[in-house]
Amino acid sequence: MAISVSRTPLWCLLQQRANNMPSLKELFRADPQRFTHFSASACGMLLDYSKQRMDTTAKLNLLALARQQEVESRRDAMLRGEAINNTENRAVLHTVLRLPKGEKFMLNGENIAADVHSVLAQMRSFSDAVREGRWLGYTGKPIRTIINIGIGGSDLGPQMACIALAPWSQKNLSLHFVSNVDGRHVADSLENADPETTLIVVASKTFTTMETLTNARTAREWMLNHGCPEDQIRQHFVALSTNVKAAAAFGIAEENVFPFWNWAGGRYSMWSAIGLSIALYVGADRFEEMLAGAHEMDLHFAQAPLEQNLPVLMALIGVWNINFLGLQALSIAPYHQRMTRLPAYLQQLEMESNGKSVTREGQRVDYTTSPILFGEAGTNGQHAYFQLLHQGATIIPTDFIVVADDDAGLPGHNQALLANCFAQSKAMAWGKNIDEVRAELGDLPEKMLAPRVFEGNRPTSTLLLDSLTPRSLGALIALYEHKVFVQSVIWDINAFDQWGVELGKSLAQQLISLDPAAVKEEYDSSTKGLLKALTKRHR
Ligand SMILES: O=P(O)(O)OC[C@H]1O[C@](O)(CO)[C@@H](O)[C@@H]1O
Repeated sequence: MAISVSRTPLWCLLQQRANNMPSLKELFRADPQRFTHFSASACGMLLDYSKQRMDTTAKLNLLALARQQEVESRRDAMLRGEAINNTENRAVLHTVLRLPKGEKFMLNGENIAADVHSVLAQMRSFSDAVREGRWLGYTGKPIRTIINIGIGGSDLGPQMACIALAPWSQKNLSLHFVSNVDGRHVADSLENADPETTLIVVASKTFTTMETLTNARTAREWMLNHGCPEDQIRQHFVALSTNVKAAAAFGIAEENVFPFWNWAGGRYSMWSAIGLSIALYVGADRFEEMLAGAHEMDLHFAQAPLEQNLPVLMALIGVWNINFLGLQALSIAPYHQRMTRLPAYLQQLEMESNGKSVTREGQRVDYTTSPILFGEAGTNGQHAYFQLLHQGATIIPTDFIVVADDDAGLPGHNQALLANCFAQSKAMAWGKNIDEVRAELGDLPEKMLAPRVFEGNRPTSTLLLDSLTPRSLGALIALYEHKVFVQSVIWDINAFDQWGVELGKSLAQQLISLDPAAVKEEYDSSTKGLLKALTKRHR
């Protein structure tokens, strides 16, 4: 039985250090150059982690922990294409999806980088045809509406990226994302769409996902009911999948299937054919710029020394907060309106990847793993959940993500946005003590002063991007992907399977009839009671 990382001397040393960690005020007082010592830059972004409650000793020991857990060799194994997804015996090669044209990558005797570029060429030719009005619907009109039907990794990535990159979008194309099996979702999107000019993109790695297939069937019926002849469905439906056979069986013409491969995990797949909606919306050039930005981060991750390696540093900060300071959650606050879906995207990336409780050898972990991640674009979050971040009894670290460039160009807005962002991390770090409150308000009774006190000492990081472009977005997402991987190595878990979603899926299949007559005796009384109550209401 492998020894748990939490039983290693280094882990104990880190715990001792955390127990005696000075406050942020003391840390800044002790090191006037703290910003310089606790910040790093790469790929057009700066990471300021000086407001994390970490000193140099802790940082050095965390780096030693990364080495002890063999982060470098495990990273290299992933990048080499070893089957590190051990429960599915698969390689994990989303990095190959962003290799520049002409580079080779051999897996099982095949140059898979060439396959990647051949699908990219297929995506380019199709997206160009749609964008240039050459791809025609069943009445000969060009496509004007694109509906991406997918869920999880087949929805969140393209959706997040299309919102972020909207300035590059083609203005005569509207784009919708349908994910929920709730019929209201697909109905709302179809209601305003014109079948003659609508393209349905069915995105599903497995092509077996109940939500996606149910929505795709409804969309197909809608198209046929509006007069699209069967043999013209090919002009309105394309599929993005590793399961080309199932897509064809669904009725999607084989030449309309954009394939990808099992070595690209669902939540790591927006760089593959799953990114078709991005290419349709902003163009193949922009999509490829996004891949280039991610590739730049891949090179940084592969080559930079651990002490300056942004994904490694961010992973270690997370491990420090979660495992040693006992701070279990992470709030993501992008100060950029177009990054509004980033928190949802990262929620899947982090929580589906590292929401695990057994090691790669199948032993129950005796430490905490993935953060509970949530967030909202700033400044909206400030007027919602930030109250708890400032004064709640639970301390929640925050990643602030902020962009220097002002592409909106409206007087006063960007200044106010950036000032708010910097003010929040300042308030969280330094707080406001009772003497300061008293100096402001006078000698009021304690019960009036105490609610106005901010304890401070709440850890945050700030990621400052030069600008939000396809390239920088690619780099930012790759940064978080690698961060998640490094954490999984430290926690000794497999970040690339997701067995936790399977049980609910199969139970839903068992209950699908919702028929109380089909209720099995062994069902619990709550499930039986709910089914009966539902039947009464349906009558
Ligand atoms: O692309 P598919 O196969 O439809 O799966 C959708 C999503 O379902 C999951 O398998 C489980 O939620 C995700 O990992 C994936 O992104």
